[in-house]
Amino acid sequence: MSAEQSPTTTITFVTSNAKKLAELNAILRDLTGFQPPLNARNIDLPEIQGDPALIVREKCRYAAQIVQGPTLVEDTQLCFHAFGGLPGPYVKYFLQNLGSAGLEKLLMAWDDKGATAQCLFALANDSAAEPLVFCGQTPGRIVPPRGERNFGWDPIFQPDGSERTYAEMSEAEKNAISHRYRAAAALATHLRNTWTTR
Ligand SMILES: O=P(O)(O)OP(=O)(O)OP(=O)(O)OC[C@H]1O[C@@H](n2cnc3c(O)ncnc32)[C@H](O)[C@@H]1O
Ligand SMILES: [Mg+2]
Repeated sequence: MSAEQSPTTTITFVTSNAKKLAELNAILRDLTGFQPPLNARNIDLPEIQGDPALIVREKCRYAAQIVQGPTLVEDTQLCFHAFGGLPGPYVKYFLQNLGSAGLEKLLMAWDDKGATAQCLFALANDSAAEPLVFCGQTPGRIVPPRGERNFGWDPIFQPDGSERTYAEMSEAEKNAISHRYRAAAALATHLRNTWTTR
């Protein structure tokens, strides 16, 4: 890459989740062809209740006050169609208390096992700016746990069109179709002016 093409804007990605960071770095490397200039900060940010876009925007405003510069945050939801979208943004607390096997059992009495995996990034240049939101969704269904890869609810989420759960896929396979990939692709399109993309 020539000096002209080098990305200059460093963005601080604030997350308490090392697996999110690893996936985002890999996805952005694939999308842009270079090591993304992401500076990671491990902070567990407060999360308000409500609409996912509102949650991620408020997370971003809070993070930007700490970072005092270009700030990126992410919030992920797992939405059961039979439950009107719940647990949605609250999936972390369901997972902590029930595990992914217990989460799958919640749907036992329901015929509709459909679910949507959703990822929202929020980006702001500083704490005064209105955060921009980038969304990605992957439709699928909830199945009894299968697979070795150990990331959250990956063992119980089987994307539509696949015979395998996220946890049975290689990192590259998941990153080619995931909710996070789709949201990161929208983010990378926006960053094209500051980060040269292929
Ligand atoms: O600090 P932040 O970025 O908020 O990280 P977090 O782990 O608290 O993440 P969320 O608030 O977005 O909660 C989402 C929950 O879903 C899990 N999760 C996130 N992305 C996932 C993915 O791609 N596959 C499986 N589980 C995922 C994650 O471990 C959490 O339990
Ligand atoms: Mg969180």
